[in-house]
Amino acid sequence: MNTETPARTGLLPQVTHARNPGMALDLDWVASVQANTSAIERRAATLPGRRSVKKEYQAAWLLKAISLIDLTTLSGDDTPGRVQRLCAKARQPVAPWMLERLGMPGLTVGAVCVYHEMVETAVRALEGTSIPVAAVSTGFPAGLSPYKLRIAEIGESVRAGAKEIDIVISRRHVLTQNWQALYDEMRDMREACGDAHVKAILATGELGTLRNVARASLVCMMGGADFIKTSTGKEAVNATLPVSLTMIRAIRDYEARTGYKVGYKPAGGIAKAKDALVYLTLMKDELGHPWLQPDLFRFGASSLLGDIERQLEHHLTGHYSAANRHAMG
Ligand SMILES: O=C[C@H](O)COP(=O)(O)O
Repeated sequence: MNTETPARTGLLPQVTHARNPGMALDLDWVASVQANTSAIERRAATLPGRRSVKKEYQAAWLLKAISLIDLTTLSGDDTPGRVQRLCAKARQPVAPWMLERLGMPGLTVGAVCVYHEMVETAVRALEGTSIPVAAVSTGFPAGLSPYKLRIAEIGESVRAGAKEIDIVISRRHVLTQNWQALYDEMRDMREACGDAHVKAILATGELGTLRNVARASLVCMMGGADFIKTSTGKEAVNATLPVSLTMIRAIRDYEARTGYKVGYKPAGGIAKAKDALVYLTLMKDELGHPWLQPDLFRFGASSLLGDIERQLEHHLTGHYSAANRHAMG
């Protein structure tokens, strides 16, 4: 099922997994899904306290984290200039001298993530690289514009050059337990994406319970999602460890039943290098090494890269530069 492809980041041989084709909606399976909230919360609470990565390996793990970032700008005041600067950062995520010292020249982020209107600018700015552009489409972030327009927006983003589409699901389908409607929506959106990979944003902070999160995760995977993603970054609560455990376990169950690996993208509020290391350890522990590759794991983050760069500088020089001390406040 797996095919080796040349390394994109140079970190590890990259493996491209077979895409999830989805399956018929299995309502009995959905109904049987439970989530033991207190057990999940107890386990999640232990994660940040553990020394997730040995000190001598931290730089390597931080480089790995860089290769997994969907470097994001999703602001109402985005301009072509801002997107071009973001793309320059995506091409060269940290200072060249650091990458030379760490033996990783040529390292890039996983993707750049922008609103539809910025896709063409990003595609042009990334020409000559293999960094894909991800577009948030389908009436991001609320997903409440007319259905036809949401589907059409996907097509527009694909035509503009997006290779990945981050769709938002209709939260009301989850809140009313209308799994058929959620499944149909996911199916339609997946079809509209064509060859572009589709990430389903659940907006977990608006789904009420972890059981809803688990069930929505499963239905989106049945509908053919290539990735499930926690949040838009605009909800009051975005990526959390309990939600992540819940979604990761749904991915594990789906793989056990179907043989297909679905990717995971925590997004929103992940801004510290140490948090990124906790997530990577979680992925390795719960799902194993395949989920430490860009085709199965991404961080959706606008400011994580800055903190990773500061920590790498500290690792290499023993101190923070004046500019970085200023940035840390
Ligand atoms: O999908 C990505 C998120 O919108 C980024 O959120 P953030 O700005 O909190 O890192």
